[in-house]
Amino acid sequence: VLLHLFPFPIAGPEKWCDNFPIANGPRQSPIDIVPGEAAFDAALQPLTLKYDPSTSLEILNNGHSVQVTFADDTDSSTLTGGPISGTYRLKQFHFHWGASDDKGSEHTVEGTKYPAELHLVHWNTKYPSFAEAASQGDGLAVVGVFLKIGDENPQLQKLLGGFDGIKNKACQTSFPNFDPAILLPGSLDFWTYDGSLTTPPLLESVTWIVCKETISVSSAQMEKFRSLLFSGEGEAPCCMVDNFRPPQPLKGRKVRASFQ
Ligand SMILES: OSc1ccc(O)cc1O
Ligand SMILES: [Zn+2]
Repeated sequence: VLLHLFPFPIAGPEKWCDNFPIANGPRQSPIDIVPGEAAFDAALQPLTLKYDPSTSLEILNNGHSVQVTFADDTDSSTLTGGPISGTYRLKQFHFHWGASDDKGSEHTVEGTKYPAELHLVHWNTKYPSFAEAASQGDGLAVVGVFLKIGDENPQLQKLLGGFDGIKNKACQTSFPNFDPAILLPGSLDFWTYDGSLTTPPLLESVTWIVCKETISVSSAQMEKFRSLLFSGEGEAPCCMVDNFRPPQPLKGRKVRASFQ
């Protein structure tokens, strides 16, 4: 009962292997991306992201991030091209961020940490559902976008406006007509490698597509992310910050680049 009253953040990444041994698996994420070691692959197609704003459903505080979920019963919002074959449907996007501007991203670039990272999660329509796809090696494709401190990002403002009312864990509100394409950088040049979910169950089913170009976020906008809580209503408030997993061993994997 006491633990309930003083909810310490759930066990951190160092403990995940106790319940999820795949945490020490051969294709874990995130990783440190070293551009000089990424091989340009001319066979990589351009990324094609076709998003229909009418598929956005709601914004949710799920206790470890803020997430916007999408209707995925049709091919209205899809990812094709890039390193993948076939069609992947957008299921949700969420973020990872730090307690201060010097950390927060999951992937790093030659050790550089960004204050936040956006993940757009898509599942392979060769499988009947997201849940089924999440257990397959080619089941998911996640587009990662780094947020870099700079000018206020007006596109992000619309999303941050949705944070009111979902301060606590398990809160959600309807969030219609949001076009995630407004969060994408101008260039869709990317690095790609085979990896995993970065939160338990850490399934090794993700083709990662990490954009080279960042989008901007102001320090004030970062404070809005940090105003969310891990804790539920009526619990001792626990700021939602540092919800990122650190880089994991590459274990012989090759990172490819879509650009020279
Ligand atoms: O953090 S990456 C990630 C990808 C897919 C998902 O369903 C959950 C995740 O946390
Ligand atoms: Zn994520």
